[in-house]
Amino acid sequence: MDTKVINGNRSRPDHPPGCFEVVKGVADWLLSRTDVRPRIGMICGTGMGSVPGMINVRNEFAFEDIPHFPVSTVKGHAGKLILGFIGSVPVMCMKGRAHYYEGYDIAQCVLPVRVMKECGVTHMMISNAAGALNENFQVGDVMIMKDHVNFLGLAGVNPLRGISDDRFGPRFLLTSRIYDKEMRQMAKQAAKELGYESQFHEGVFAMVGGPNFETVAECRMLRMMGIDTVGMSTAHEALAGHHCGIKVFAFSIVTNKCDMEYDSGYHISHDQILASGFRMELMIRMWISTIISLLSAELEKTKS
Ligand SMILES: O=P(O)(O)O[C@H]1O[C@H](CO)[C@@H](O)[C@H]1O
Ligand code: HPA
Repeated sequence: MDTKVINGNRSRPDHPPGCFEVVKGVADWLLSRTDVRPRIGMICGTGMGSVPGMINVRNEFAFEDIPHFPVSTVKGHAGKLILGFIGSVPVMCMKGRAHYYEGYDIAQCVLPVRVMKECGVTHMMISNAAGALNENFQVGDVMIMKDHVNFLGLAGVNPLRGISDDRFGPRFLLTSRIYDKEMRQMAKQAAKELGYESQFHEGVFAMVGGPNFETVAECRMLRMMGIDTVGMSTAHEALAGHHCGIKVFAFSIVTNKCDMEYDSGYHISHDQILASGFRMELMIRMWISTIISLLSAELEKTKS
């Protein structure tokens, strides 16, 4: 059997989706088709479809045309990878994502993050649509993630599972500072400069597997645990990014409240979530471009 030795471990013969050779191959494929050398990676989740509109686009690829890329099957996720500039900052932006509940292996879900790293990305911004558990949050608010509870990861559905390859990062990863403090600070400053402060919070996100929305008992349990928002993405991407040394920033856009009461009659649907996200897009675009202009000074300092 044709096996390959990586760091003393024997890899599976078929090159699994998380393996370095596959990731490097995809990065080389992209870099040979663009002049953009991205520094910021962006993942735009549900309801953030028009946010990439602020990018001065140089190249655009459908996910299905990129080798090994997981293709999104969810409404509102266009499945496009954009390379271009916001101001003078080179960016690589995913318009949509593939989720674990769509049937992918968790390592396949984070392949784009590792590809970003191999393409030169040093800072990442991740968005998700999420339900609010915190009773003080309103639909239309934004929560900057200072931490997460990754229910999938805790149960072993973890992109770091499997053969450990030092070219990505260490076997045992410290995650107590997974969300970059400076980027969170810039995000809060940007919200303040724009006069959005009252709609912005900082808090703890929980990633669940989905695709069902949570039961009342589940919502109550999550809230008792101190969790502020819940969604079906992001934590595994943040983990993969942090693991390979990217500075990670993530936020939830509050698209709905979670149903905490039996027989409340409260209804949550993906279409409502898309509509709530759509209403927030202008605000998010202004906020992100302000964060990026604050970040650009730091990027200049570390230009290669
Ligand atoms: O996390 P994003 O991709 O923003 O999407 C969120 O919105 C969808 C539910 O409407 C789920 O996929 C949930 O994870
Ligand atoms: N639960 C889980 N995922 C979500 C929600 C929610 O209430 N809203 C948007 N994505």
